[in-house]
Amino acid sequence: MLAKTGLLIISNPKQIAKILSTIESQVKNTLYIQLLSALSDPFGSFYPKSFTSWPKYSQTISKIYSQAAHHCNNLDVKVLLSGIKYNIPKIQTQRPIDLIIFDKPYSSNEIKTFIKSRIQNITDDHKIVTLDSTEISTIEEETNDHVEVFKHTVLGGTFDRLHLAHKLLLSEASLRASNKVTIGVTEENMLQSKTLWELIEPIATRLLNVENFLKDICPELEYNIVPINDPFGPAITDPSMEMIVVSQETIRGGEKINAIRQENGLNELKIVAIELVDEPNPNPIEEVKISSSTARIRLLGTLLKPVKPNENIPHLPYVIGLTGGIASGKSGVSEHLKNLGAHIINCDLLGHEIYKPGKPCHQQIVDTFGDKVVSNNGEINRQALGGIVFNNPGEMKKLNNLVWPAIAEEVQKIIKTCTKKVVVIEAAVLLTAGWENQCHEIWTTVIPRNEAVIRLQRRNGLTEEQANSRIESLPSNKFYVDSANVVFCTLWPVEYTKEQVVKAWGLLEKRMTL
Ligand SMILES: CC(=O)SCCNC(=O)CCNC(=O)[C@H](O)C(C)(C)COP(=O)(O)OP(=O)(O)OC[C@H]1O[C@@H](n2cnc3c(N)ncnc32)[C@H](O)[C@@H]1OP(=O)(O)O
Repeated sequence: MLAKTGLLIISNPKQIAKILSTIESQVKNTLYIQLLSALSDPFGSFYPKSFTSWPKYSQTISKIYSQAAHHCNNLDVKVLLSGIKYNIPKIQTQRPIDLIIFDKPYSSNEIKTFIKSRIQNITDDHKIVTLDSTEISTIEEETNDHVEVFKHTVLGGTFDRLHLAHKLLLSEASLRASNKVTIGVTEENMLQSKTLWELIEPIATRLLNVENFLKDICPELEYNIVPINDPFGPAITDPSMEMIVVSQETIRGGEKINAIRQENGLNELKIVAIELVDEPNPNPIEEVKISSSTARIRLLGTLLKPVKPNENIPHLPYVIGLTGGIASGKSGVSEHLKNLGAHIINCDLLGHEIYKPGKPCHQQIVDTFGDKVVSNNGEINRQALGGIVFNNPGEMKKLNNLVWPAIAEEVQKIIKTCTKKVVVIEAAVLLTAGWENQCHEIWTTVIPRNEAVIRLQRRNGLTEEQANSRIESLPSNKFYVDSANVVFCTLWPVEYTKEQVVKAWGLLEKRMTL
């Protein structure tokens, strides 16, 4: 059985790639890594502890995290810093260790003594693995540039779905700080230009994840973790700060902070730039560096919110409510779902059907909106009706009150006679109509607003202004995402939409057989 939490005691960081490549077959959730000197008495003490030598671990830690990116995709990897920086009696971890992995063989006596005297939080039934690493090496020395330590370091970011590159930045700030680290975490107002920003974790979660990580790797430092609503936060006002950690891409942000500090009569911060960590297998729509955007793209099609059983409707057919903003690509997603075996109910088309001449809604619409919405052939002129109702919430409400009950009735008739296992109700305003109580799950499509405007101009012949005001009259992407179990984004070439749908369908089939 896989261990939940492993602790890798590593004396030879040069072997890290080889070691990490085997770890996922042994550990399921969290892997702590404790660097140990490969000196003759490895268990005597952690090495080294003198003040100025901590930073020399910087490159080693960077290498470990970039190897973890290649080999430990599903593990929460944390390189512990306390044992590097301080003369701590025991290795402390927030999670109890149930597997200890040594990268070379030791006698059973040595191991017993080490575990008893050096590991604080360990399960009673922990297991031990020793690897046979033949090469012995010491920690690589850093250039002089990297050996300075500072009383107070600072960094900022969104820290969505804390990944290895975030961990590297946070580790550098902690490794180089002797007293305090300040971390600015962006608030929602700073997120909206980011890819799939609607999927970014709430700020409370991001703050907590940063805090938990830091308290796990180095609880001895003081952390000041604060929300920021501009790119600078306290970095332009706090005189005690001495160094800022940035990524290669955000060096200019660091320089801007220094320019403002200078204007404010404050000391310049030393700017330490961390190399970007490569994404091991990016596809063409993903970034080549490890990034939260890629993490969010990879969430598309997965179950983002647990499914609550719906006791109001029969278990089968399983009903998916597919909804989403205007021009967000619902019909394309429906088409893929149809090819995978779902029965699709397109409520726009049902809506058009129920006010055909002779149907009850036809007369009601004429009575409500007048002859101006009737074409010469007696059909309802949807363009004319749309012109009245879109942008006029009161008129839209009147139309909805007329047609929604009739559409809902048709939907129920179709579901009752459907022989397929999965039915998809495709409806733009499914949630506003309250039809989620007729569904087992809600799936949604999103598209960035500027793309929706382009689509509406191209497809519906609207002006930019008309497109914008149509979008504004409808719920936001965030509203749909917050209500959905599964999210798709149709921004990229169709094969990527299909990929998301195939993923969602595969996971749905698994859920349905549980
Ligand atoms: C609960 C539901 O979601 S049922 C499905 C939505 N239909 C309705 O609510 C019925 C009322 N709507 C209508 O009768 C027609 O849409 C009209 C007359 C307003 C406009 O007709 P048309 O010009 O032919 O446009 P069409 O029906 O294709 O709708 C245009 C877009 O507006 C959306 N839409 C339709 N009705 C509504 C509505 N009540 N509120 C918000 N959006 C709507 C459509 O889903 C479609 O979105 P898409 O571009 O992403 O595919």
